[in-house]
Amino acid sequence: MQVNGDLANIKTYILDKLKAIYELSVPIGQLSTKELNEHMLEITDILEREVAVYINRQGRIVQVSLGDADTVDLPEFQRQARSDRRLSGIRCIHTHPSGDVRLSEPDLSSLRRLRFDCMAAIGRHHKEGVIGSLGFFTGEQNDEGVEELSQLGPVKAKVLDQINLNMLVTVVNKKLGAQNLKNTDAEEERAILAGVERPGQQLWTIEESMAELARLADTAGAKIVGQFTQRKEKPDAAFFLGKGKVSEIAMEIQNTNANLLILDDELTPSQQHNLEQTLGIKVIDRTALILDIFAQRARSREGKLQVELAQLRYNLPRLGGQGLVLSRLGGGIGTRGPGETKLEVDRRRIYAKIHDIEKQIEGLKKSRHLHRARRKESRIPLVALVGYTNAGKSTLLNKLTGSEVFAEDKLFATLDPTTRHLVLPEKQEILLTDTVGFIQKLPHTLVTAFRATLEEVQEADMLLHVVDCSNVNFEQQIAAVIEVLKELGAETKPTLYVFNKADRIDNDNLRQQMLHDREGICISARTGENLAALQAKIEGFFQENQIKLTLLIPYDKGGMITELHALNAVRSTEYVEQGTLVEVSLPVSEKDKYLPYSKE
Ligand SMILES: Nc1nc2c(ncn2[C@@H]2O[C@H](COP(=O)(O)OP(=O)(O)OP(=O)(O)O)[C@@H](O)[C@H]2O)c(=O)[nH]1
Ligand SMILES: [Mg+2]
Repeated sequence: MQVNGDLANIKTYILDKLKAIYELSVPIGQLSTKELNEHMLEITDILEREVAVYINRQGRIVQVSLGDADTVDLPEFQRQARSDRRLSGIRCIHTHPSGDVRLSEPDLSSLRRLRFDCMAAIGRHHKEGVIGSLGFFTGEQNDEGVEELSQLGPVKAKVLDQINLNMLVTVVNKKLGAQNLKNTDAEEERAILAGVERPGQQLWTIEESMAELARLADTAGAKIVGQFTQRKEKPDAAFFLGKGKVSEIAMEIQNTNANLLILDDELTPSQQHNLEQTLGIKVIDRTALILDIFAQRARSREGKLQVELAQLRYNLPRLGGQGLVLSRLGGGIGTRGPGETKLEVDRRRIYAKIHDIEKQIEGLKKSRHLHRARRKESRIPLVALVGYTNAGKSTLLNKLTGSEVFAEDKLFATLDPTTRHLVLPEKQEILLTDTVGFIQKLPHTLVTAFRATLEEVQEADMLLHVVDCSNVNFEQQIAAVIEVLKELGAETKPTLYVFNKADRIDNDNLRQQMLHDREGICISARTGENLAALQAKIEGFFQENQIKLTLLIPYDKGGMITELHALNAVRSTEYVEQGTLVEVSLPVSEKDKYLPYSKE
């Protein structure tokens, strides 16, 4: 029989003593025996180290180990399904060399984690002799859903051996069994958040990024029960986090009953798999979390298709030999598709579905192109609201156009672009379009997926970059938005910065600072402050942003000359052999139609 733990430098005669423990047994229903206790304590006295034994309900000793009770890993002891809350059928008795037999935090944590029938610590007391204390599940949960533990002792070890263990186990299991029925299905998602700070690598402090992750998790409907961060030059290849941090989290999972771990950065499929295997709970990353929120929020047919496609592509490399751990662990965040159904987890069916969705998106694209051609025809310039999520884009659109686009104090309130027609005070007409908010670490897969939706941004004649200036990170948010604009090839578009939520700041200096060398304005979409000035600025832009062209219009396109006059665009006219040569000054929004005739 094998003895577990760190056995380096252990003398053979002590090793033999440890092995001899396997010869002992305990009467059914009794915690321990005097003989077993003495045997363990004798070794502890010599080595000043913990000795732990694990006993099954038949009273057979299934494992002996030297060292922390916490580090035990019992091979015989099959880990139960997460949903099975009953006791494991194994109990642990271990020694405390100090003689202080109260159960420590790690003791209680492994009691929870391994769902022992009970856990006892024993030691020697100078007067009382061998004493011990006992911890066990009561079978009840507190209001937070955390299972309660009860402790008995310290008392003489003899007293502990009088407890009827069979009775205890039966009663507790009965209560736990009743809860099993209650808990299945509607199980709430209790999340622990974790992130790694890479010194000198990030624009955002780890606290800021974690706070945002918490908001995302909250938006997705998870309850946050713990948070861990760590400084690390580069993420661990196997676990993303360091081993020590993983153990700390394992302990916290037991203490808080968490069933979900969310990492603030994108995990590789193998890191995700390893963490799930080690911790026994579902593990997702920021990308999966954002995808999940998108899945819940997409409304248009195209939006839904785009999200589902991104989710399927994200999940594909994460399907291990035995299938996604996610799928084994049931539903919730990361498994919800945009439709009624759960996300597909069968590899072959995923391929088929991806193919199918790509075809559908292609079809929708065609009809959108038609739509866009018609819009160009109308010659009304397109202005796109872009900005960080929750900056107030939808609120501004509503305020300016008197519409009621969904706006909410949640991240990613808007997913589908909405376009409204607006006539500005000086009669300039524009189309104003609201778009999905951006976020730092916006996964590349998502930018690609939403490229179609974001075509509105690429097509726009002007961008209104809405900034929540009451957010302390607004500069970083601006930088994050510019990053995404770059990916879309839209960073050089004429942009007006709209510093929104000015009602929340009354410091004039700050207002000046914000604007510094940016073309911008401070407004409040909520109170309406400066909205008239904003409209004037937009209008001014279209009046200013005229483009000068020399056109050669063939004589059979005479109608165009009439149109150009109607636009008040003609600056000079000359008749040459191939047609009319006109110098025009056109609003930028008009140029597309005439570019084919440009001489340049
Ligand atoms: N105090 C204040 N709050 C505002 C202002 N404008 C918007 N908000 C609030 O900010 C929150 C987010 O507003 P939304 O309009 O949904 O923001 P959004 O940019 O469309 O967000 P996403 O669609 O999630 O990208 C809401 O709770 C608004 O009421 C403002 O000028 N002042
Ligand atoms: Mg919005």
